[in-house]
Amino acid sequence: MTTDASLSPANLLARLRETSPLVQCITNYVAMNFAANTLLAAGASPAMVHAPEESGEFAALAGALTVNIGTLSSEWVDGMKAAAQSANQAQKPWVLDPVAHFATAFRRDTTADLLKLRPTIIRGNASEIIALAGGQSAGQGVDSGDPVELAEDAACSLAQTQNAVVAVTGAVDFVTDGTRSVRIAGGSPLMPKITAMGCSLTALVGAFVAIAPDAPFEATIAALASFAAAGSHAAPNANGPGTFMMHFIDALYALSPETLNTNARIEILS
Ligand SMILES: Nc1ncnc2c1ncn2[C@@H]1O[C@H](COP(=O)(O)OP(=O)(O)O)[C@@H](O)[C@H]1O
Ligand SMILES: Cc1ncsc1CCOP(=O)(O)O
Ligand SMILES: [Mg+2]
Repeated sequence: MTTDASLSPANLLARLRETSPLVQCITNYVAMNFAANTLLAAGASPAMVHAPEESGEFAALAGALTVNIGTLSSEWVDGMKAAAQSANQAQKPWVLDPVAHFATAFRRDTTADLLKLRPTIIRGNASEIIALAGGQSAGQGVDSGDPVELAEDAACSLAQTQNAVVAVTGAVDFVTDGTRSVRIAGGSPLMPKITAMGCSLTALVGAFVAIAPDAPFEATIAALASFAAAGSHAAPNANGPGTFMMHFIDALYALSPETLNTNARIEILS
């Protein structure tokens, strides 16, 4: 991991709050509201813009783009491709969330096409990352059937073949750029009990990489560490998944760079 203090999670969070980056999110119907509220709570400015008539034009304006394939249709796929192409042309970073990409031919083909457009960062759960690297995963739908440890080698090989940062999330997250890698602990077992937690995290990765486009590895770590800290703070106040959702948004809003600095549980592996 870098020793550049300006790229620490705390400094990146402070910069995010100062600059409130505009983040274009092409995400699924399930996630749209929670992802937008997540970005607002963290201090970024979300815009859910997916129509092919405007997604490319918008991607050139936004600080970063995130693409999530959770609820696909042909029209949305056109919007995703136009946006990713435009982000590349404008040299804006973009993040891919390959939700259940292994489940159907439509998802597999779309994901293969999107990978050709060279995402800066790929964020998925363990089953998604194992399958993306060509392995056999236990996943069936949008939820992971595998532990993160089983996906770490897959993440490293995917990062190298795709020349991208890869984040695998779960009980302890793993982030690699193919050379450097870290684990991030924290959060709460209630997090996978709330739909769109992962999709919203992908949106937040977009916000961090918008303010640090030359440091996608550090930006990804900052986003995951922020989620872990907010999840840890929210859990003691929650009675179950419903109240956790509410407390999680409040905890993300209240998270200070100082608290993130003290609470981040980042293990540098290489
Ligand atoms: N058992 C767990 N304990 C703590 N945090 C978790 C746990 N499972 C998932 N998370 C957190 O929930 C968020 C979403 O991750 P995940 O559930 O893997 O994504 P997805 O919703 O795409 O399957 C991440 O911040 C991750 O660290
Ligand atoms: C339930 C569901 N169905 C299609 S997309 C989606 C949301 C998945 O959200 P996440 O990947 O964050 O759990
Ligand atoms: Mg997911």
